[in-house]
Amino acid sequence: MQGVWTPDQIRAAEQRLFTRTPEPAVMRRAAFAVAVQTAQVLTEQTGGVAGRRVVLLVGGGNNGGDALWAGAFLRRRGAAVTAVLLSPDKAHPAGLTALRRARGRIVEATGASPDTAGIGAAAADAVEGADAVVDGIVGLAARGPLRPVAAELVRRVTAPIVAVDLPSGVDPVTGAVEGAAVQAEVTVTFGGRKPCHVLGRAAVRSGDVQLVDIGLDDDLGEPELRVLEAADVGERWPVPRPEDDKYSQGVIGVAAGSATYPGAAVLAAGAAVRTTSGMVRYAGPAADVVRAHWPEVIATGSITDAGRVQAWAVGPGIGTGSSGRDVMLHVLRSGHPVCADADAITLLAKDPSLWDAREPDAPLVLTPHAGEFTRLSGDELGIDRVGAAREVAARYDAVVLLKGNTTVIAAPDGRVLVNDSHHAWPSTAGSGDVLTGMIGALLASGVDAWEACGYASHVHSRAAALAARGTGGHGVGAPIGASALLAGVPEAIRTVRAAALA
Ligand SMILES: NC(=O)C1=CN([C@@H]2O[C@H](COP(=O)(O)OP(=O)(O)OC[C@H]3O[C@@H](n4cnc5c(N)ncnc54)[C@H](O)[C@@H]3O)[C@@H](O)[C@H]2O)[C@@H](O)CC1
Ligand SMILES: Nc1ncnc2c1ncn2[C@@H]1O[C@H](COP(=O)(O)OP(=O)(O)O)[C@@H](O)[C@H]1O
Ligand SMILES: [K+]
Repeated sequence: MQGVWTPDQIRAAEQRLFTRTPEPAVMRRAAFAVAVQTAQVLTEQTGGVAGRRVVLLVGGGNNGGDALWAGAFLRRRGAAVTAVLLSPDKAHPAGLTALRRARGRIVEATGASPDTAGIGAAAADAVEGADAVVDGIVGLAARGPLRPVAAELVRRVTAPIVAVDLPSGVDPVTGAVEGAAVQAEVTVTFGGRKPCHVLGRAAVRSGDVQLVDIGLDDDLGEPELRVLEAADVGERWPVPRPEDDKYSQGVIGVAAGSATYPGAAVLAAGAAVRTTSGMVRYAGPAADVVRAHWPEVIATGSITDAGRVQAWAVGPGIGTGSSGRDVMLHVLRSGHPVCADADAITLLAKDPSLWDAREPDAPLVLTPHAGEFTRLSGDELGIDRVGAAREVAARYDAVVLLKGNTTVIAAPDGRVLVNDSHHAWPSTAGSGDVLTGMIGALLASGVDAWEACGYASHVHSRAAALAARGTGGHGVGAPIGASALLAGVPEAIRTVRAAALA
């Protein structure tokens, strides 16, 4: 599991670190890592470091200081280094001295012979001719998009960019990208990942995130967000043990679909079949269709005949009328863990009396997309998706899984898991029905509700990527439907289990 800390948490931890290790030493350690990473990018791109042209984009804070020190290290390896100063009066003095001593070149962004965009001739030539660029424009103190001169310089870069701490122009806390921002090849960050490395469009702008240890670990405290790695998921994914039988692995009940929408039932029940080896029961008007697709599912027409289960997955395609309401009453009164999706969420939002049917100790998972989330919360979803999910989770005492390109999973006690899929292949009709069946099956097998959402979400996006990629190799993909995603689930589970065993 990876931790993610806010800039405030990182700064507080740094202050404690500086009582043991002087700040300049910490900065040099950070800058050395930036230099190593830049050298690697140069070698990959051009076959070497000596004689290659590196440009440092240097803002007025310590982020620029890191870039200047990194430039001094790169000079020692024979690179030709030019620092372009965006705020010459505020550029980090010790960093400037180090680069000057190393015989690096220093120019001002808006220096002599400016062009029509106000960029000095020397800065323009350097940026346009660079083999690699180090982005030290702004770091933890970033607010808002790149200012115009920085934006113009970044626009002219064609070389790969190594971002110091974070890609300049993104919001470090929310991950929002509201204007010009750097697109990094690699981001070298220090002490701990920040929210922008894992949230929304900023995660994409960060490129490959390399975390450098600067000795903060013991000072960081509880992370703001957590990200599951493949091995975390594989380690906990339920598989049958020698002593197991079909009941001991958990019986899941699926209440989904209708005569009009039988597909939701087929997808949710199928996802449950592919998630665990436990038993899957289905109850609802699509029983015949479900049976035809999944002979292993015990299907009945009515929820009152469903038989015993250990958890319910409810909602996709059940409708928001009285029969849907009856289904909700039944599952909420059962006292078993419930994963409520789609129409189940709409029903809960529009009929508060349904909450009274809930057994207080039974875990409840809500899996809204943005529209369903708005119905639940009563407010439009803004940029701060983490804060919003946390608030609704606490309000309803439920685990809230907020869907999207970055999935945010908030527990009622404030813990948050983030799953950034790094692609958008799951964005297809019916893929949410698959997720619901997966979460329900994990709940039935006894996995904690917050963790179940994290594991299911991770495997769900992995399954989509595997299905979309086909045999074409990494990055090549073709659009998929939810059935193909569902077919990718077993292979996705195999890959996370392999990571856990490695
Ligand atoms: N605290 C430390 O000593 C350490 C800090 N480190 C580096 O220091 C950075 C933080 O340094 P600072 O606190 O000096 O702040 P920054 O370097 O992040 O910000 C510098 C200045 O940029 C301005 N600014 C904010 N948004 C801007 C925008 N959109 N466009 C242009 N300018 C903008 C801010 O007003 C601020 O004064 C970290 O990101 C990291 O790179 C590392 O060297 C590790 C040790
Ligand atoms: N742009 C995207 N990138 C990655 N995943 C996405 C994207 N859009 C949606 N998803 C995921 O796809 C699923 C869609 O679920 P949902 O909106 O309920 O669709 P449906 O009701 O059609 O099944 C969710 O798991 C969601 O997180
Ligand atoms: K930066």
